[in-house]
Amino acid sequence: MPPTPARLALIHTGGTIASRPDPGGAGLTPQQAPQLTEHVPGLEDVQVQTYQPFNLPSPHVTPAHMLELARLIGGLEDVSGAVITHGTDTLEETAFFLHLTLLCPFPVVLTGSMRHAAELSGDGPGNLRDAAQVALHPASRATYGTGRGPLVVFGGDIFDARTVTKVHTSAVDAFGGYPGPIGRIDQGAGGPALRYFAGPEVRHLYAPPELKAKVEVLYAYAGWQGEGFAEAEARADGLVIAALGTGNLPAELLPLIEATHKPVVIATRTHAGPILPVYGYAGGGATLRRAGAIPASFLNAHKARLLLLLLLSLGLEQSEVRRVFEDGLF
Ligand SMILES: NC(=O)C[C@H](N)C(=O)O
Repeated sequence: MPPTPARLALIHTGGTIASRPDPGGAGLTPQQAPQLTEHVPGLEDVQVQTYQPFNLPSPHVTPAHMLELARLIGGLEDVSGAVITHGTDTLEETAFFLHLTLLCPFPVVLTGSMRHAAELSGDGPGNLRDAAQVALHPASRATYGTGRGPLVVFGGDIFDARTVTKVHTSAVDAFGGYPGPIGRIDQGAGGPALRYFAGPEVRHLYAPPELKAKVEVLYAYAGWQGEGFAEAEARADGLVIAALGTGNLPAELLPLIEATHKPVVIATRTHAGPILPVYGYAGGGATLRRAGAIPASFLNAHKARLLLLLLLSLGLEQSEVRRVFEDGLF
Protein backbone atom coordinates (compact mmCIF):
# COMPACT_ATOMS: atom_id res chain seq x y z
CA MET A 1 0.00 0.00 0.00
CA PRO A 2 1.27 3.52 -0.78
CA PRO A 3 2.18 5.59 2.31
CA THR A 4 -0.26 8.19 3.68
CA PRO A 5 0.18 11.10 3.32
CA ALA A 6 1.57 10.59 -0.17
CA ARG A 7 5.37 10.77 -0.38
CA LEU A 8 6.93 11.99 -3.58
CA ALA A 9 10.61 11.57 -4.41
CA LEU A 10 11.56 14.56 -6.57
CA ILE A 11 14.84 13.93 -8.34
CA HIS A 12 16.43 16.90 -10.08
CA THR A 13 19.09 16.16 -12.69
CA GLY A 14 19.42 19.49 -14.55
CA GLY A 15 18.28 20.61 -18.02
CA THR A 16 16.38 23.73 -19.01
CA ILE A 17 13.88 23.18 -16.20
CA ALA A 18 16.78 23.88 -13.80
CA SER A 19 18.48 26.57 -15.92
CA ARG A 20 18.72 30.32 -15.94
CA PRO A 21 20.42 32.66 -18.39
CA ASP A 22 24.01 33.40 -17.44
CA PRO A 23 24.21 37.11 -16.42
CA GLY A 24 27.41 37.40 -18.46
CA GLY A 25 25.51 36.45 -21.62
CA ALA A 26 27.16 33.05 -22.06
CA GLY A 27 23.78 31.32 -22.49
CA LEU A 28 21.58 29.02 -20.44
CA THR A 29 23.15 26.72 -17.87
CA PRO A 30 21.73 24.55 -15.06
CA GLN A 31 21.81 26.30 -11.67
CA GLN A 32 23.28 24.73 -8.57
CA ALA A 33 19.99 25.05 -6.72
CA PRO A 34 17.14 23.93 -8.97
CA GLN A 35 14.58 26.67 -9.46
CA LEU A 36 11.79 24.27 -8.71
CA THR A 37 11.83 23.72 -4.99
CA GLU A 38 10.27 20.91 -3.05
CA HIS A 39 7.00 22.86 -3.00
CA VAL A 40 5.44 21.37 -6.07
CA PRO A 41 2.59 23.60 -7.23
CA GLY A 42 -0.80 22.05 -6.51
CA LEU A 43 0.58 19.32 -4.25
CA GLU A 44 0.71 21.07 -0.90
CA ASP A 45 -0.52 17.96 0.97
CA VAL A 46 2.23 15.76 -0.39
CA GLN A 47 5.48 15.09 1.49
CA VAL A 48 8.27 15.81 -0.93
CA GLN A 49 11.82 14.49 -0.57
CA THR A 50 14.25 16.06 -3.04
CA TYR A 51 17.40 14.54 -4.48
CA GLN A 52 19.98 15.93 -6.89
CA PRO A 53 22.31 13.11 -7.94
CA PHE A 54 23.78 15.36 -10.66
CA ASN A 55 22.97 18.70 -12.23
CA LEU A 56 23.71 18.57 -15.95
CA PRO A 57 22.50 19.78 -19.30
CA SER A 58 21.16 16.54 -20.75
CA PRO A 59 23.69 16.37 -23.63
CA HIS A 60 26.21 15.71 -20.83
CA VAL A 61 24.21 12.80 -19.41
CA THR A 62 25.73 9.35 -20.05
CA PRO A 63 24.55 5.78 -19.46
CA ALA A 64 26.66 5.85 -16.27
CA HIS A 65 24.43 8.68 -14.97
CA MET A 66 21.36 6.66 -15.96
CA LEU A 67 22.68 3.70 -13.97
CA GLU A 68 23.26 6.01 -11.00
CA LEU A 69 19.64 7.15 -11.26
CA ALA A 70 18.36 3.57 -11.49
CA ARG A 71 20.31 2.72 -8.32
CA LEU A 72 19.03 5.80 -6.50
CA ILE A 73 15.40 5.04 -7.35
CA GLY A 74 15.84 1.31 -6.70
CA GLY A 75 17.01 2.18 -3.17
CA LEU A 76 14.05 4.43 -2.30
CA GLU A 77 11.74 3.12 0.39
CA ASP A 78 8.34 4.15 1.60
CA VAL A 79 7.67 6.27 -1.48
CA SER A 80 4.37 6.69 -3.34
CA GLY A 81 5.89 7.90 -6.61
CA ALA A 82 9.01 9.47 -8.11
CA VAL A 83 9.44 12.36 -10.52
CA ILE A 84 12.68 13.00 -12.36
CA THR A 85 13.28 16.44 -13.84
CA HIS A 86 15.67 16.12 -16.77
CA GLY A 87 16.91 18.02 -19.79
CA THR A 88 14.79 17.24 -22.81
CA ASP A 89 17.55 16.46 -25.32
CA THR A 90 18.32 12.98 -23.97
CA LEU A 91 15.27 12.55 -21.72
CA GLU A 92 13.92 9.70 -23.87
CA GLU A 93 17.18 7.79 -23.48
CA THR A 94 17.15 8.04 -19.69
CA ALA A 95 13.46 7.04 -19.69
CA PHE A 96 14.15 3.98 -21.85
CA PHE A 97 17.25 3.01 -19.84
CA LEU A 98 15.15 3.06 -16.66
CA HIS A 99 12.40 1.14 -18.46
CA LEU A 100 14.92 -1.63 -19.17
CA THR A 101 16.73 -1.67 -15.83
CA LEU A 102 14.35 -0.60 -13.07
CA LEU A 103 11.56 -2.51 -11.39
CA CYS A 104 10.02 -0.68 -8.47
CA PRO A 105 6.59 -0.78 -6.89
CA PHE A 106 5.81 2.92 -7.41
CA PRO A 107 5.41 4.97 -10.61
CA VAL A 108 8.41 6.83 -12.00
CA VAL A 109 7.72 9.84 -14.23
CA LEU A 110 10.19 11.99 -16.16
CA THR A 111 9.55 15.56 -17.20
CA GLY A 112 11.37 18.74 -18.10
CA SER A 113 10.72 22.07 -19.74
CA MET A 114 11.41 23.79 -23.02
CA ARG A 115 11.45 27.27 -21.49
CA HIS A 116 13.49 28.37 -18.51
CA ALA A 117 11.81 29.98 -15.51
CA ALA A 118 12.72 33.56 -16.44
CA GLU A 119 10.86 33.28 -19.76
CA LEU A 120 7.31 34.47 -20.24
CA SER A 121 4.95 31.49 -19.74
CA GLY A 122 7.57 28.99 -18.68
CA ASP A 123 6.32 25.41 -18.96
CA GLY A 124 8.35 23.92 -16.09
CA PRO A 125 5.95 24.31 -13.13
CA GLY A 126 2.94 22.96 -15.06
CA ASN A 127 4.89 19.97 -16.35
CA LEU A 128 6.22 19.27 -12.86
CA ARG A 129 2.74 19.43 -11.32
CA ASP A 130 1.34 17.13 -14.04
CA ALA A 131 4.22 14.68 -13.61
CA ALA A 132 3.75 14.59 -9.83
CA GLN A 133 0.02 13.98 -10.17
CA VAL A 134 0.63 11.17 -12.66
CA ALA A 135 3.26 9.63 -10.37
CA LEU A 136 0.88 9.68 -7.40
CA HIS A 137 -2.22 8.49 -9.26
CA PRO A 138 -3.42 4.93 -8.47
CA ALA A 139 -3.90 4.20 -12.19
CA SER A 140 -0.15 4.67 -12.71
CA ARG A 141 0.88 2.19 -10.01
CA ALA A 142 2.73 -0.89 -11.14
CA THR A 143 2.70 -4.35 -9.65
CA TYR A 144 5.87 -6.41 -9.60
CA GLY A 145 6.56 -8.13 -12.93
CA THR A 146 4.16 -5.94 -14.86
CA GLY A 147 3.37 -2.29 -14.93
CA ARG A 148 3.67 0.71 -17.15
CA GLY A 149 7.35 1.31 -16.55
CA PRO A 150 8.81 4.81 -16.35
CA LEU A 151 6.58 7.35 -18.06
CA VAL A 152 7.27 10.70 -19.69
CA VAL A 153 4.81 13.54 -19.03
CA PHE A 154 4.98 16.65 -21.16
CA GLY A 155 2.26 19.18 -22.02
CA GLY A 156 -0.37 16.96 -20.37
CA ASP A 157 0.44 13.95 -22.55
CA ILE A 158 1.66 10.74 -20.93
CA PHE A 159 4.11 8.70 -23.00
CA ASP A 160 5.57 5.20 -22.83
CA ALA A 161 9.38 5.22 -22.51
CA ARG A 162 9.75 2.85 -25.48
CA THR A 163 8.04 5.03 -28.04
CA VAL A 164 8.42 8.61 -26.80
CA THR A 165 10.78 10.84 -28.71
CA LYS A 166 11.63 14.52 -28.89
CA VAL A 167 9.94 15.80 -32.05
CA HIS A 168 10.64 19.54 -31.93
CA THR A 169 13.76 21.48 -30.98
CA SER A 170 12.01 24.52 -29.50
CA ALA A 171 8.21 24.15 -29.30
CA VAL A 172 6.60 23.60 -25.91
CA ASP A 173 4.90 20.44 -27.25
CA ALA A 174 8.30 18.92 -27.84
CA PHE A 175 7.46 15.25 -27.29
CA GLY A 176 5.58 12.79 -29.46
CA GLY A 177 6.42 9.59 -31.25
CA TYR A 178 4.47 6.82 -32.95
CA PRO A 179 1.84 5.72 -32.00
CA GLY A 180 1.45 8.64 -29.58
CA PRO A 181 0.57 9.17 -25.94
CA ILE A 182 -0.74 6.32 -23.80
CA GLY A 183 -2.62 8.70 -21.53
CA ARG A 184 -3.52 12.27 -20.78
CA ILE A 185 -3.73 14.47 -17.70
CA ASP A 186 -5.73 17.69 -17.59
CA GLN A 187 -6.65 19.98 -14.75
CA GLY A 188 -10.40 19.59 -14.25
CA ALA A 189 -12.58 21.73 -11.97
CA GLY A 190 -12.43 19.09 -9.22
CA GLY A 191 -8.72 18.24 -9.57
CA PRO A 192 -6.66 16.35 -12.10
CA ALA A 193 -8.48 14.36 -14.77
CA LEU A 194 -6.24 11.44 -15.76
CA ARG A 195 -7.00 8.76 -18.30
CA TYR A 196 -4.92 5.94 -19.74
CA PHE A 197 -5.77 4.57 -23.18
CA ALA A 198 -4.09 1.18 -22.67
CA GLY A 199 -3.40 -1.26 -19.86
CA PRO A 200 0.04 -2.10 -18.39
CA GLU A 201 2.13 -4.71 -20.17
CA VAL A 202 4.56 -7.43 -19.11
CA ARG A 203 8.00 -5.92 -18.47
CA HIS A 204 11.39 -7.34 -19.47
CA LEU A 205 14.39 -6.29 -17.41
CA TYR A 206 18.05 -6.20 -18.41
CA ALA A 207 20.03 -4.84 -15.51
CA PRO A 208 23.77 -5.58 -15.68
CA PRO A 209 25.85 -4.70 -12.60
CA GLU A 210 28.12 -2.56 -14.81
CA LEU A 211 28.04 -1.11 -18.32
CA LYS A 212 31.07 -2.67 -19.90
CA ALA A 213 30.09 -2.85 -23.58
CA LYS A 214 30.73 -0.19 -26.21
CA VAL A 215 28.06 0.38 -28.86
CA GLU A 216 28.23 2.98 -31.61
CA VAL A 217 25.56 4.40 -33.94
CA LEU A 218 26.07 5.04 -37.66
CA TYR A 219 23.64 7.12 -39.74
CA ALA A 220 22.84 6.07 -43.32
CA TYR A 221 22.45 8.49 -46.22
CA ALA A 222 22.09 8.41 -49.99
CA GLY A 223 25.50 7.60 -51.42
CA TRP A 224 26.98 6.10 -48.20
CA GLN A 225 29.68 3.65 -49.16
CA GLY A 226 30.38 2.46 -45.66
CA GLU A 227 32.70 5.27 -44.56
CA GLY A 228 33.32 4.96 -40.83
CA PHE A 229 31.95 1.40 -40.58
CA ALA A 230 35.31 -0.37 -40.24
CA GLU A 231 36.59 2.11 -37.65
CA ALA A 232 33.41 1.90 -35.57
CA GLU A 233 33.37 -1.89 -35.83
CA ALA A 234 36.99 -2.07 -34.62
CA ARG A 235 36.27 0.17 -31.60
CA ALA A 236 32.88 -1.16 -30.54
CA ASP A 237 31.38 -4.44 -29.32
CA GLY A 238 28.26 -3.81 -31.39
CA LEU A 239 26.84 -1.35 -33.90
CA VAL A 240 23.46 0.22 -34.55
CA ILE A 241 22.73 1.69 -37.96
CA ALA A 242 19.99 4.28 -38.47
CA ALA A 243 19.15 2.83 -41.88
CA LEU A 244 16.73 3.91 -44.60
CA GLY A 245 12.98 3.24 -44.68
CA THR A 246 12.10 -0.26 -43.49
CA GLY A 247 15.79 -0.94 -42.82
CA ASN A 248 17.63 -0.82 -46.13
CA LEU A 249 21.17 0.29 -46.94
CA PRO A 250 23.30 1.05 -49.99
CA ALA A 251 24.72 -2.12 -51.58
CA GLU A 252 28.27 -1.35 -50.35
CA LEU A 253 27.20 -2.05 -46.75
CA LEU A 254 26.10 -5.64 -47.43
CA PRO A 255 29.60 -7.22 -47.62
CA LEU A 256 30.70 -5.25 -44.53
CA ILE A 257 27.80 -6.64 -42.52
CA GLU A 258 28.36 -10.15 -43.91
CA ALA A 259 32.01 -10.02 -42.81
CA THR A 260 31.60 -8.79 -39.22
CA HIS A 261 31.21 -11.10 -36.25
CA LYS A 262 29.90 -8.30 -34.07
CA PRO A 263 26.17 -7.64 -33.70
CA VAL A 264 24.81 -5.05 -36.12
CA VAL A 265 21.33 -3.79 -35.24
CA ILE A 266 19.33 -2.13 -38.00
CA ALA A 267 17.04 0.73 -36.92
CA THR A 268 15.57 3.38 -39.20
CA ARG A 269 16.18 7.08 -39.62
CA THR A 270 12.50 7.34 -40.62
CA HIS A 271 10.46 8.71 -37.73
CA ALA A 272 7.90 5.92 -37.36
CA GLY A 273 7.32 2.30 -38.22
CA PRO A 274 9.06 -1.06 -37.82
CA ILE A 275 12.07 -2.62 -39.52
CA LEU A 276 10.82 -5.20 -42.02
CA PRO A 277 13.07 -7.50 -44.03
CA VAL A 278 11.13 -7.06 -47.28
CA TYR A 279 13.57 -5.92 -49.97
CA GLY A 280 15.82 -8.45 -51.73
CA TYR A 281 18.17 -6.11 -53.66
CA ALA A 282 21.75 -5.85 -52.37
CA GLY A 283 21.51 -3.91 -49.11
CA GLY A 284 17.73 -4.42 -48.89
CA GLY A 285 16.40 -5.41 -45.47
CA ALA A 286 15.94 -9.08 -46.42
CA THR A 287 19.58 -9.34 -47.53
CA LEU A 288 20.83 -7.60 -44.38
CA ARG A 289 18.92 -10.01 -42.19
CA ARG A 290 20.35 -13.00 -44.13
CA ALA A 291 23.79 -11.44 -43.62
CA GLY A 292 23.22 -11.56 -39.84
CA ALA A 293 21.92 -8.06 -39.08
CA ILE A 294 19.34 -7.76 -36.30
CA PRO A 295 16.19 -5.69 -36.96
CA ALA A 296 15.50 -3.15 -34.19
CA SER A 297 11.71 -3.49 -34.44
CA PHE A 298 10.25 0.00 -33.83
CA LEU A 299 13.02 1.30 -31.55
CA ASN A 300 14.85 4.37 -32.79
CA ALA A 301 18.61 4.06 -33.20
CA HIS A 302 19.56 5.69 -29.90
CA LYS A 303 17.16 3.50 -27.92
CA ALA A 304 18.30 0.40 -29.82
CA ARG A 305 21.83 1.39 -28.81
CA LEU A 306 20.92 1.41 -25.10
CA LEU A 307 19.21 -1.99 -25.35
CA LEU A 308 22.21 -3.48 -27.19
CA LEU A 309 24.57 -1.91 -24.63
CA LEU A 310 22.68 -3.54 -21.77
CA LEU A 311 22.38 -6.94 -23.48
CA LEU A 312 26.09 -7.03 -24.34
CA SER A 313 27.00 -5.84 -20.84
CA LEU A 314 25.04 -8.83 -19.54
CA GLY A 315 27.17 -11.07 -21.78
CA LEU A 316 24.33 -12.28 -24.01
CA GLU A 317 25.21 -14.26 -27.14
CA GLN A 318 24.24 -12.85 -30.52
CA SER A 319 21.39 -15.36 -30.91
CA GLU A 320 19.95 -14.21 -27.57
CA VAL A 321 20.36 -10.55 -28.55
CA ARG A 322 18.50 -11.30 -31.78
CA ARG A 323 15.66 -12.93 -29.86
CA VAL A 324 15.19 -9.90 -27.59
CA PHE A 325 14.96 -7.53 -30.57
CA GLU A 326 12.98 -9.79 -32.90
CA ASP A 327 10.48 -10.98 -30.29
CA GLY A 328 10.04 -7.46 -28.92
CA LEU A 329 11.11 -8.48 -25.39
CA PHE A 330 11.57 -4.91 -24.17
N1 LIG B 1 14.85 21.78 -22.97
C1 LIG B 1 15.99 21.26 -22.54
O1 LIG B 1 16.04 20.78 -21.43
C2 LIG B 1 17.15 21.25 -23.50
C3 LIG B 1 18.52 21.25 -22.86
N2 LIG B 1 19.53 21.44 -23.88
C4 LIG B 1 18.83 19.93 -22.15
O2 LIG B 1 18.50 18.88 -22.66
O3 LIG B 1 19.46 19.96 -21.12
